[in-house]
Amino acid sequence: MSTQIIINALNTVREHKPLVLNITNYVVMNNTANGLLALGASPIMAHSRGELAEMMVFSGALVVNIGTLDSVWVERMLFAVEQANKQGKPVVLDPVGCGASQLRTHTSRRIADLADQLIIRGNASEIIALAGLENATQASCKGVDALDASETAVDAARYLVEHYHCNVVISGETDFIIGKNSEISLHNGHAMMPFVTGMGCTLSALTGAFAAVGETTGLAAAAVLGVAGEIAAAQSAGPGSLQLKLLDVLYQLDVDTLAQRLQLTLVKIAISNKP
Ligand SMILES: Nc1ncnc2c1ncn2[C@@H]1O[C@H](COP(=O)(O)OP(=O)(O)O)[C@@H](O)[C@H]1O
Ligand SMILES: Cc1ncsc1CCOP(=O)(O)O
Ligand SMILES: [Mg+2]
Repeated sequence: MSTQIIINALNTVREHKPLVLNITNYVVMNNTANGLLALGASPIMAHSRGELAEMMVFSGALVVNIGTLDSVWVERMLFAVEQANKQGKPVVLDPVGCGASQLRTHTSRRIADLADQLIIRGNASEIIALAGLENATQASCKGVDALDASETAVDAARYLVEHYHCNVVISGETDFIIGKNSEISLHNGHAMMPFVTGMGCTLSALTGAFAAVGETTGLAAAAVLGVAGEIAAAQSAGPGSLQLKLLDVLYQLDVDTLAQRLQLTLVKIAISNKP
């Protein structure tokens, strides 16, 4: 069932080429735009208050990535989320470095509070920090032993789902897709992927493409990036070639290969107690 949802979503993205509006960080603008194009979607990177309302009318989703935020950008991000709400469009929040500074943690919570239709995609330590769990002392920048998705991270994600009425993707060695009605784990990907900056940001951007065509759990993007990442890593001598090879694999990925390689576990499904 989940595999078919993923395949249908990928076919829909490639057919409809949704426009994804990204307010994102300077480090990853290029790789995330190229990741969206390789997937079959259409990126626009914009952050001027003077055009965000117009852009949101014809964009299918908004991706807000706080990687290189400042006070001016924060206000534009909040304005953009208001426009997405007005247009009934989904918002993907990538809380880069949440927990590493008060500014990032506070801004992530402001955005999460404001968005009507929200998917949060972060690594384990970002998700733990966003939820405010007391042991979230771990800075979530790369190279500071970012936590693997632990039970703590899954507990934090469950809190966020309840608190912000959203879906949450915890990325890492295992990806967890946590929603109100189901919890899924994905075991694809490759250990080389964290050595490419922007891999998580690319996942958030792809999540926006799938959300734009109605797949708003975050599952399809994590599945596609995980499978594409492991295929690309197998053909790469190191992170330099992986960053480029990933684009080729995203572009060429066929649904049969995706279905064959997918390592997905349905951890929990809430049986609705409504008659
Ligand atoms: N240790 C790992 N083993 C396998 N795949 C990984 C590993 N770490 C990350 N990935 C892959 O990279 C993707 C990006 O995740 P991550 O590195 O957690 O994002 P971020 O860059 O925001 O910290 C994951 O969804 C997964 O596919
Ligand atoms: C290194 C860095 N610094 C600010 S944003 C950024 C990129 C982070 O990208 P990702 O979280 O996908 O690794
Ligand atoms: Mg990240």
